[in-house]
Amino acid sequence: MTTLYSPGTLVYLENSEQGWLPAEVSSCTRGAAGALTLVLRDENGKETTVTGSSPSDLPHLRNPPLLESADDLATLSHLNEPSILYAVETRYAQRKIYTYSGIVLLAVNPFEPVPMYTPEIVKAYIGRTKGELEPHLFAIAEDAYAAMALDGTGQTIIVSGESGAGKTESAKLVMRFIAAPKSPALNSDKNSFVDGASQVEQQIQATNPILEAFGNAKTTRNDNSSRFGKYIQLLFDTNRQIVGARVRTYLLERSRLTFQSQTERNYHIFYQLCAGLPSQNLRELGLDSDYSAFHYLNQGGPSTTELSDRDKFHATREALGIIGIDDARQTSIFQVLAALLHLGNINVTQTRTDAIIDDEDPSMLRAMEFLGVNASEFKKWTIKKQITTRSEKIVTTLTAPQAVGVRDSISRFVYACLFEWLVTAINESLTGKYGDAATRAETYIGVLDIYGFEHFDKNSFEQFCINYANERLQHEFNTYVFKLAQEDYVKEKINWTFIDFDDNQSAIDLMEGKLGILAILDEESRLPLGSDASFLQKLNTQLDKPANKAVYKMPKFANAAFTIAHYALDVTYQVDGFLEKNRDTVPEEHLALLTSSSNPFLREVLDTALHRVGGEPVDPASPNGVVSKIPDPGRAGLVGTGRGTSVKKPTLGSIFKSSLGTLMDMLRMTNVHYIRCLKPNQHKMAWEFNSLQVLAQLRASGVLETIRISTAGYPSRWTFEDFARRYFTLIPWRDGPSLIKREQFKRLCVLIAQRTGMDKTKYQMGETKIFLRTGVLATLESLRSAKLNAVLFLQTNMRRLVAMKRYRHFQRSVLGIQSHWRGAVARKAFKEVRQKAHREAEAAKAKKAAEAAAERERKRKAKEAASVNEKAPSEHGSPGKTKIRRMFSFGSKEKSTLALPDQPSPEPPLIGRRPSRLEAATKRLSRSWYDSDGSTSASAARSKSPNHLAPPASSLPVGSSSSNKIATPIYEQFMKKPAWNASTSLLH
Ligand SMILES: Nc1ncnc2c1ncn2[C@@H]1O[C@H](COP(=O)(O)OP(=O)(O)OP(=O)(O)O)[C@@H](O)[C@H]1O
Repeated sequence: MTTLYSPGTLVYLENSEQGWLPAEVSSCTRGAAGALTLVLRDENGKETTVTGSSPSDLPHLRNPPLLESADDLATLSHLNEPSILYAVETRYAQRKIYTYSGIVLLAVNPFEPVPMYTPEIVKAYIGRTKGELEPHLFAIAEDAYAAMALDGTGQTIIVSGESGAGKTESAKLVMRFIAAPKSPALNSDKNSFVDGASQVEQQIQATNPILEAFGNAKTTRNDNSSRFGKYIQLLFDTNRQIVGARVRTYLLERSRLTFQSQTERNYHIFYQLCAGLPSQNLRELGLDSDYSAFHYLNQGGPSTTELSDRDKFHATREALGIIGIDDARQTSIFQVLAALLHLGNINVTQTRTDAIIDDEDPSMLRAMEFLGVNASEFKKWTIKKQITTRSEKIVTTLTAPQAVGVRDSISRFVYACLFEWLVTAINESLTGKYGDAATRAETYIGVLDIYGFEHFDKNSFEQFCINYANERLQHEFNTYVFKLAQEDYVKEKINWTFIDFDDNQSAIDLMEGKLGILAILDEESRLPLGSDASFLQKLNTQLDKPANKAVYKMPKFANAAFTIAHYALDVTYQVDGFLEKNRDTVPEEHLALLTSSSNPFLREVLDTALHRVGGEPVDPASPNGVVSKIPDPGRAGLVGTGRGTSVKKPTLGSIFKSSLGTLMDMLRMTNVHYIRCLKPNQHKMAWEFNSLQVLAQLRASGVLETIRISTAGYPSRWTFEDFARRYFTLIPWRDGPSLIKREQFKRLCVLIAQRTGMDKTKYQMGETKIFLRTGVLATLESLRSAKLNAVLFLQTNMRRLVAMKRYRHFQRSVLGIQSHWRGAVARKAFKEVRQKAHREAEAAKAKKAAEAAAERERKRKAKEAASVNEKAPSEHGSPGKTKIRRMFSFGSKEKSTLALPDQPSPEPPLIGRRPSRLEAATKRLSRSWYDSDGSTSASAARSKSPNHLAPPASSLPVGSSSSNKIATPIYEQFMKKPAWNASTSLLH
């Protein structure tokens, strides 16, 4: 353990504000009893001392930097809470909102539009396997599609998370991706996702505004919060072509219809109706654009914006039209909605003991007119109650609050029925009236958008149901993850003792068991005198036993409450209102009134919701007598399916339990894919990450629980090839590359394990993979980076040495060439000057001689003339004259010889002559340069490089002042020329 915490080791320190802080071990000492004392320094330089003898007492280890922001948390070597949190946070800071955690995709809400769903990105993910590209919703959707296309197995994508985490947005994106035709063979317009929505996609999209208008509301946590769970099944035929879809909904929050807290609102549709309906229609329905006159709307906060309600109303109407609900039907829907608003305004007063409603109460009259129900009968059964005993029927009066309770329960019931009817209408549009698509469908991909685990200051029946659903989903998840892990061990034939993981079965048993909370609640709800207090008393008597010690607790400081230890955390539920909410069914007398209404639309709504045709019950699984191969994810009725109205009414809890059971059965038949949405802060601020809040969600979403399961086995598993290629550097050089070349990866893995001294209990060799226990990978990574650092150090210095040597050699050569060239140029210039001077001197000398000869001639002629004059008769035949003439002609010959100047001797031709020393040196240098560069043809290299030699002599100034200055072009070329290819590693 000391080695794990050696100085310099990176760890995490627990911090009350940020959850965890990165820190470094600055010293580690072992005490006498074996306990370690660590001094840790955090990022702010603050030192903390920690002492402990077991790993659980000591700080969590940090992963090596390479793994710290890994896109799959399952690859982290140290799988612990802070590592997971740190990885998610780091990636979010890098604007990467998606991260894999094994089979789960974590999606952190960006709270602003991100360019991650563009047509290019959609195209990129089509046909790619998970892990090929960055983590993304589309990768999960494509994975599900590929698995379904392969063997026709049904697929389910479960999208969960707390309110406002982004479930609905994610589910919509996933469905859009799946609804797009993928295979060109199936659809010639393979880009239809990108270029425009397909018809089925349009229909599916049309369901969103409808379900959102009737099932979503503004809450403190989300302005558009879905108040129900939904499962949308996209149906495919044998060609894997989408033929339709089916929607199932779960547990609509009914209480919202009659009560909202000040910061929240009722369902959007009521505000849309008041804002969007023309004033004439509003008058006809007794409504007003100022909805504050209605009790069901004025308890909550203001609308987000009037304009958006009006706009959305038009979108809702348009969508209703797309799914086949014409204007007349739409008017009927609005009439029922108006009736509910008027119901809420019925004035119930109180005499000393009894409730009173005025016969002429305008709200009651209007509501009954729209509902087609007799007003006096309605009034009677709102302020009175009939109890049927074995022998007689007793009618008693109700108090005003009780009468208001009855009034509100009728409103909630009618609204829930209307919602159910809408879902049926949507399904008819998506599958065809007679369930055409459902019969043709061979397989499916379902998307479950379900509320995440909830834990508030005050938790009631709704939270109990939601957390019960999450407990069951978590159980399925654990089983699936664990099963997958174990299947891999079996497939790879490693030694593995199957362990029974301590899962959440006991919490589930506590909630749904024969003598569990739901059973006791139902029993109490059916008793005429049952109350919340008696329910709690029974709970404590029956459940507060040693067998349930771990999951059921009686809180010390709350009287009317009980605590359940959920897999995520302990939640205390206030029993106040449990019975009323669980019963939430209308009195039988009211049910009879409603089902015999004179309003045919209302009768149809109720028949649909109660799964009856013309008052007779039908099988909810195949309401049209249609039998589909596709399993139905739950279609439980709102009330029983018995004959007439005298049926035993199931409670809300039992309805929920039964639909959840059907859903779980279906999930077990499918391949499940998980998307866990995380809300990074409560203020809906873009890119703000609150570590503590995310940590709580990671715990609640079961991500950390999965990690606990994983760490029980071999969380890291690598194929032999991947492992060998990454870690072969840890063994002597002679073995690694040769075994890789021969593809003996398994042998290489064994060698790596032996030579690095891996503890034999910490790894196992499978058939194709090596399985590693938690922490092993981190050790290998640190060994690898130490070795790589040493190699890099050597490489750096070697490269430096070689580069320096070559540079100096080159510098010397360049200087030599330059000085030689300068000398040659100077000599040539000097020679020319000298030759010119010589020629001038010769010319002057010749000129002087010619002048002298001319003078002599002149003088001779003068002399001759003088002597002729003296001896005129003897001019011819005189022997003296002949001699003189001969002498003269000799003199002219001499003169012509002297007049020819000296010619400079021409340079010998270069070809065929031996090169000078200078030329030879230049040639040598250039050859050495290109040879050292690795070029095989010096001449080719020369022709490529215009500056391979010093500039021509003519361009060099004679006597250049810097004789030791390297000619710039060559120097630059040298400097530009990479002496070594930087990417070339000595390792490879
Ligand atoms: N991928 C995303 N990109 C941009 N914004 C998003 C994304 N996902 C969610 N959001 C934002 O977060 C808000 C809440 O998302 P959404 O309604 O999907 O939450 P939810 O988990 O379904 O909540 P609830 O359970 O209350 O219905 C959206 O209105 C949207 O503004």
